[in-house]
Amino acid sequence: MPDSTQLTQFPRPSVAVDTAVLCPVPGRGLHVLLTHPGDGVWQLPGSILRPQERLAEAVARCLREKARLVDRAPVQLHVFDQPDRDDRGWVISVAHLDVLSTRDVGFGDASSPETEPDPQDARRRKLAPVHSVRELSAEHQEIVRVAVHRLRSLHERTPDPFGLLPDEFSLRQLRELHEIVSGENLQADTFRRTMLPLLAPTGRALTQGRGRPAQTFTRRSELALRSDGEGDQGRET
Ligand SMILES: O=P(O)(O)OC[C@H]1O[C@@H](O)[C@H](O)[C@@H]1O
Repeated sequence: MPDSTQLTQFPRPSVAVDTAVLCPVPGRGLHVLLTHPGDGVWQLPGSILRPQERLAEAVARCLREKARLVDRAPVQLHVFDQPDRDDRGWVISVAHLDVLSTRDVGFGDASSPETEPDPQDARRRKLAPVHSVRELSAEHQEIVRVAVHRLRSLHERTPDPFGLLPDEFSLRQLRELHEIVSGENLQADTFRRTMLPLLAPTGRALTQGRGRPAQTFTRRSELALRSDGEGDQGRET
């Protein structure tokens, strides 16, 4: 029996962080941000913790250095602790989730919203459809799968839980966002019935194309992720 007052007697895992940055791309579905280290393969922005570094600091460092994203505060998603998940040895990964619009990621071109506009950076950063991430390691694919499951379940119960829409939006704008996230068409009446109790009408209207002006709403509920989905890791799918 090892002496538990002497931690050096216990084998030690390395701890890593990884972040699934999900991005609903209009007309093209839900995407995930991948980064490339220069040599090696596409991966989620992640890193082994540096000495004395906290998890949130490591996440912020990776997003800044590998994904060119600043001032983000991703939420913890799940701990991936399969002992053989990294070929190099015992590495536990604390995975995080963030959600951004294409503009916030910095891929703002409407004709090609998932492409990095700077050709130099395009070799280091790209958006990939969440259903086609086979270029990632199996471990990072699993992180994407759990992140997508979490995002979808949040959107079933909460209007725009990550606040991607403007403060005021029409039901149609809201449904279009939820359809990108869910990856399927949502029945308009059912969607309306589910979401209306969670919305506050502004009393104003928005002109959309040539149709009738649409009533606008704001969210009644605040961002739900921190209080929601605890323990729900998408294992049932
Ligand atoms: O890129 P470095 O810091 O070497 O390793 C970090 C990666 O090691 C993996 O287990 C983690 O999933 C993370 O992505």
